[in-house]
Amino acid sequence: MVFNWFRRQHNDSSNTPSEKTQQETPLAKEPQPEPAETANPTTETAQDSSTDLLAFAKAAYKNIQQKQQSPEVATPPNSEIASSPIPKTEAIETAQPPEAVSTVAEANETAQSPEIAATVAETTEEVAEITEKQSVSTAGVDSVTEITEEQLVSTSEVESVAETTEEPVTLNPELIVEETESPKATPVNLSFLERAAAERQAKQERLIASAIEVPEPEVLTPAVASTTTTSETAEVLPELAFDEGFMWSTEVLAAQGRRPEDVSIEEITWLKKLRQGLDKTRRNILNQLKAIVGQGPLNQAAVAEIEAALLQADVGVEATDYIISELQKKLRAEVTAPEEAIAFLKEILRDMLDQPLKESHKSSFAPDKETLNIWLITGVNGAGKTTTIGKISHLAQKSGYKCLIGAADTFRAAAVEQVKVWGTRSGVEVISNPGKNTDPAAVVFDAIAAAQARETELLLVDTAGRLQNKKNLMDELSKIRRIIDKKAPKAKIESLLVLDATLGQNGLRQAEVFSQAAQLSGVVLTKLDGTAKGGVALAVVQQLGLPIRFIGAGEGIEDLRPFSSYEFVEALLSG
Ligand SMILES: Nc1nc2c(ncn2[C@@H]2O[C@H](COP(=O)(O)OP(=O)(O)OP(=O)(O)O)[C@@H](O)[C@H]2O)c(=O)[nH]1
Repeated sequence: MVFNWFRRQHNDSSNTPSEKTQQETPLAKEPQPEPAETANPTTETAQDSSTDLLAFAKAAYKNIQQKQQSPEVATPPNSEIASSPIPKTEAIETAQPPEAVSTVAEANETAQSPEIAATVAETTEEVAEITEKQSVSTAGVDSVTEITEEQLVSTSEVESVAETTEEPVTLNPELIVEETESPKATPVNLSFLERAAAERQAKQERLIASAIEVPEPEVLTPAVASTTTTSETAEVLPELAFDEGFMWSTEVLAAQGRRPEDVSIEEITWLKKLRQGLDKTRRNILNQLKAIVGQGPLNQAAVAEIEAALLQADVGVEATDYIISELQKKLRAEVTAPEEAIAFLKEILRDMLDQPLKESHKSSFAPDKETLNIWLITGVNGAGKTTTIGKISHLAQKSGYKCLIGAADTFRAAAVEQVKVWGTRSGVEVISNPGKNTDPAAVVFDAIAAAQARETELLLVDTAGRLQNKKNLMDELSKIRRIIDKKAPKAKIESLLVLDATLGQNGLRQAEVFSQAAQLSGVVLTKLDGTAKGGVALAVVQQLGLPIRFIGAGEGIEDLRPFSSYEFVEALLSG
């Protein structure tokens, strides 16, 4: 069964560990004893809990070890395969697997069909404009990309095309599809290295047998492809170590009701990275908080110190005021042990982070299966949009969703190339337009047509972060949004704003502008690794009223996960 990475923390319908989930697990107690603090437990309960935790961690560790040693998931002992460039011949073949050939044709039909174009054109001026542009561009002989039958090797579809025509197969130049290698069946009794070598050999033989010398179609072999590894070869298993970070990560997973056998190395690695990323923020807040809370009822001086700590972590004024007032309700009257006070603070923060979800009555952010989900990814230049798209497409691919990327950041030529690299890495097709100064709405139109033709479940749309001026940018986003609404009225649409956490409060101002143009439904917070402004997550939720959907804590393909308030708060406040 495929592991759904979008729901990885949801053993029930809640976004955070529900009481029910917590009751189901013997380790699910809040507050969880901190690993460091349980080293010398003084009570029986603490001892039991610590023993349980150790047993859980050991079982999880053993399980991961076994998985890593099994031949199916064994990785190459050296990086030869991972770092070897994809031969160009391979890139041609992988760009046109049998399915892609037929679906491209279908998509072209859909995009070019006069009937459909006419029907859609009636609905909106923009659509009419796009359809017109498509036909003008199609007439442009220079831009027509030809793919001869010889290049479409080893596909039954191609053989049937060859039977019916001697003419080259012509693709719609407006609709360019990048497809990466899909896994092929190989003998199971071979090692990973042997299988990879055998696959390469077989491909080369097929190519040699059927190839004649033809100019390489530019569209199918982006320059980057030759230096990019495939998702199959690039995946190197992270190192497994039974260290303090492992213990902490398994504790967090156990508290969410996970079983040892469900714990994967990717999750452990992610949690360790998240905690490490929030190190600076945590040190700032936690040390001060621990020194203050638990000393007795909060007095004026203590309140001021907590406020200062939260503001320095970029929690923002509004969110800080709220946290202080909630803390005071409990701590004003009582003398509370530091652990209990921190546990109470964790609860306040979790509630704040989950508030937008409660209001929207949405319990999960996973894309629906067998439905077209369109996620519009917006944000200013350099916030991490393209990287986020690459990472989400990787998650989607791993979780068994049919995914597609629309490269609608046509303002910056390099952006299209960049998104293609990510498409190659994650094994997801990219719909782009090779022309200069092309209309991004036209790319979105084509991408939706392609998605509908091939029953895509998740279409990720990259957008420009900068135009000549703010008004142009917002007009463009509004237009894209209108096209999506009209061309895919039944699709489940999410509009996500990518925010760079290192900008802290400054990033929030951008959000208001984007919110009007793109009807934002959530935020992706990137670059949480290494910033002391991790508290901005609370400001995002409090000030914008938007839920955080994903968080990024690194530049790698695995360094983004659906947001979990529980994990975030644990990483923020566990010392
Ligand atoms: N450290 C770190 N770097 C990140 C993260 N996400 C993205 N980046 C880096 O931020 C830089 C900008 O990312 P892009 O994805 O190109 O940003 P963009 O918003 O698409 O930018 P434009 O295409 O110029 O609009 C790149 O160097 C990324 O590697 C993250 O979570 N952590």
